[in-house]
Amino acid sequence: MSATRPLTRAILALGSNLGERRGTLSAAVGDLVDRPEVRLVDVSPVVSTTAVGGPPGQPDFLNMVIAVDTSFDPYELLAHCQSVELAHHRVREVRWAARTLDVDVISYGDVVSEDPVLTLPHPRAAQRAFVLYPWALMDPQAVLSGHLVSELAAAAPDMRGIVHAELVSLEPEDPQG
Ligand SMILES: Nc1ncnc2c1ncn2[C@@H]1O[C@H](COP(=O)(O)OP(=O)(O)OP(=O)(O)O)[C@@H](O)[C@H]1O
Ligand SMILES: Nc1nc2c(c(=O)[nH]1)N=C(CO)CN2
Repeated sequence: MSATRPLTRAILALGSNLGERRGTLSAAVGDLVDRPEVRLVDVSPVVSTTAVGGPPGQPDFLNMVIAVDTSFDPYELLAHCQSVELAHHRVREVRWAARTLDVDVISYGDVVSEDPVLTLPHPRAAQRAFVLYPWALMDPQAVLSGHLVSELAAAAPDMRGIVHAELVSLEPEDPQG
């Protein structure tokens, strides 16, 4: 009965670079918090980011993070995130290939784990401006593994590929990306 467990603060990162990206992100946030075990605490701005890794020539991503308080344990939270990815037609084929939706668990309280099924904090988050920058906009005091998230963002190699939130067009998107 996970609904009776104490709540733990978790950070989830969302990304989309296929289809109607903005609509996918907002529907996914709704799906992620549409459970009694998950309460939405905070939402970052949406940022446009150059794809990091994967096949060349991918469309840009829209990325954002949310903070939730959850009574799920870490593995239940991962399974929930993966079910939301599946609901948005995510298909895992090529590593880091374009995707309609990616949801990663960035941190779960202060839990540290090397388990490859769920590594906490997320093993690549501290180098990813596409995670760190929207997180720092949402919470300028946020800390990851003892470092200020805003400082990690400034040092991240992909910081140059990020367009500030206000500059992301508010026009409806062409779903071809
Ligand atoms: N913190 C984490 N958040 C999400 N998945 C994780 C985490 N740690 C380990 N994993 C594992 O990574 C596997 C691959 O995840 P996924 O397909 O989302 O990777 P990716 O988004 O392509 O790349 P990356 O892991 O670099 O973000 C998942 O099946 C999951 O078990
Ligand atoms: N800009 C950007 N690049 C990525 C992203 C992402 O969300 N945004 N996700 C990846 C795998 O999780 C790999 N590369």
